[in-house]
Amino acid sequence: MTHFPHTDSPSAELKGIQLAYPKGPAVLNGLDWQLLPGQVVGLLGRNGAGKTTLLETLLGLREPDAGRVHLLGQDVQHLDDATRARIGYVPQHSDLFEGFTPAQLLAYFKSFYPRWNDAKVEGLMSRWDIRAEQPIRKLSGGQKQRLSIIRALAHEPDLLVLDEPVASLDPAGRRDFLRELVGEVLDRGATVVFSTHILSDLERVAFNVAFLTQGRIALQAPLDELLDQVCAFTGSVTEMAALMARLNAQPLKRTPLEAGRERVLARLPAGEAVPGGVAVDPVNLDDLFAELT
Ligand SMILES: Nc1ncnc2c1ncn2[C@@H]1O[C@H](COP(=O)(O)OP(=O)(O)OP(=O)(O)O)[C@@H](O)[C@H]1O
Repeated sequence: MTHFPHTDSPSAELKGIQLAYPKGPAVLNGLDWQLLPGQVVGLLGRNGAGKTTLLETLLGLREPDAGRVHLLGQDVQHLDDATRARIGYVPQHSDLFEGFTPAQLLAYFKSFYPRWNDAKVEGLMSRWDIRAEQPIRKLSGGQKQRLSIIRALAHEPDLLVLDEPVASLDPAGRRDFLRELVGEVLDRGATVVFSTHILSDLERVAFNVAFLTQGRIALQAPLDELLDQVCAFTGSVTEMAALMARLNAQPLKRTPLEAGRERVLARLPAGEAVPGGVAVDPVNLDDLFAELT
């Protein structure tokens, strides 16, 4: 896979985001987040962690109580039309017009965008088996979701935000969808962020994963790096403190055990191996999700 240099300015930058719903606790609590050109980021978090709230805040659809959001270098509340056209969004619940046919819907959206890739639309419509002239209300849930994705890919956004895009897709549909997302990044160095619960999908591609917990992004890194670098150590609290210092490791989660012992999930510096004689458990993505969200 081609890696784009991550030196460009961020496609999305959130700083100090604070957001609570009326009478509710903070959903986003001092959250900082950066998405760079050329990144495909899977946003992970438990039900109710605030993924939808975060993606809506990123897009300027919700105003935070504090903090600021910049998209493609502009304040999200003051995006000009040209910048707005560079952003694509697939919401969790389809906003398609049920009375339209796919052809009518796509023609309608095409009129808003300076860029529109007809060949891509035609290719995806035929590959994903969506008939252009059938009323949208007669499509299945998965077909509607595919149409929503086609609509968002058609104008070739530089920043594409998808909220649970694969929820009603079958495994073949999910594979195809992921291939398209990666294609977007490889072809154009776009930024793609999507929330998901389906961890196995993330393991297919060298995605970045971001863990949302307690109102913040607890960790974001390329998944393959995390799987190489994160391990679980068990020992007495003093042994663990000494070990973390010796390995220059970053503790991510400490779980107290009986008799003054603890389990520490920690990230080792790149290229650092665990010395012989130290008891260590490797972790997989399921473990990371369970421990970090
Ligand atoms: N419009 C709203 N008014 C009040 N509370 C809300 C509203 N929308 C969401 N919440 C609350 O905010 C929290 C975060 O919800 P959100 O939908 O952002 O989470 P999520 O991570 O997307 O969840 P899921 O994985 O279940 O889709 C939840 O506790 C939810 O009940």
